[in-house]
Amino acid sequence: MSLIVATEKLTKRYGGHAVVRDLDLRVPEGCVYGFLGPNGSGKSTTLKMLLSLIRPSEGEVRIMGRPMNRNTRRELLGGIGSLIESPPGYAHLTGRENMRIVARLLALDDRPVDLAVRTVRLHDQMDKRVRDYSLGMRQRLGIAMALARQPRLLVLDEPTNGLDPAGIEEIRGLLRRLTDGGVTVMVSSHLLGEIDRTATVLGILSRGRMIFQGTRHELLAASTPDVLIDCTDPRGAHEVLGREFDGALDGGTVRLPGLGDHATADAVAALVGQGIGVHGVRREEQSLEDVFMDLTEGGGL
Ligand SMILES: Nc1ncnc2c1ncn2[C@@H]1O[C@H](COP(=O)(O)OP(=O)(O)OP(=O)(O)O)[C@@H](O)[C@H]1O
Repeated sequence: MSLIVATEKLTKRYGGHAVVRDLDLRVPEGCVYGFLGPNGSGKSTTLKMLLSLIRPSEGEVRIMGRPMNRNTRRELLGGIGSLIESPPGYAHLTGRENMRIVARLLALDDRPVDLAVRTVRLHDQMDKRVRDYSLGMRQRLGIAMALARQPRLLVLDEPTNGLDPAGIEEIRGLLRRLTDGGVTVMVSSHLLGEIDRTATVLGILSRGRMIFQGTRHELLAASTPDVLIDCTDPRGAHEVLGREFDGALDGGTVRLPGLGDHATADAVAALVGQGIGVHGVRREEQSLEDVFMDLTEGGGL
């Protein structure tokens, strides 16, 4: 698997305080990489370091296997399109005029510019002034600007922020079309639900540290759902399991958090040993959202 972005111990400090710490990002080529974390967890700071907009305090960024440094920066950045702050573009100009400015700045032909506009499905809206665009259309124009140079990697910082459900769905579809066309997309969000179905790989940041990186399937597998025990005497069971297993009474069942298979068997044995009949032992169903909330201690939503 080739990595389009890899970082080694990437760190950024402001005034002695690390806002990004020892980050080892691994972004496989061809994926949609969902870069998730609560507000203030360090996503934008990381993306800015990848794009050389700010300098890392420590660590290294490698793009397409090559270290980013003074000698390689220009060439490597030529293969990356990005949308970092709020959507770019001159509001008093039309979409077409804005794209023409980008084409001139980058000395691009008409073809890639047309293709970029079609990819974001704005080709029917190009003669409108950007101030009359919806927020979603402005975001998409920003993405078209980033795509015009035909990048291998597209970096988008919170592209769904502030969009209505239709706008969010439009961006999701766009991300899928892009990866079908061979572009790797790295997209940040503080809301798992906005990108989880689109992202094939997830990186979750909390307080500047990567707390999970892998596929959605791996994320679900990494979590330990609560064990729920149904028994003949829930109160008695709570007394037996309360201290040692951190059990809590939840209606008529006893809930045991963070328990592995062996500990679960021990808990059941303890109940049976005390003469309490156990008639049901289940694991709670967990959604990706629950796992994300657990990992980020509820800070994500
Ligand atoms: N130039 C700066 N000087 C000092 N602190 C900064 C600077 N830029 C960012 N920070 C701090 O770094 C932390 C991470 O900010 P960052 O913008 O990277 O987070 P984020 O995950 O992108 O969140 P958000 O979605 O809110 O932008 C925050 O506490 C922020 O206040």
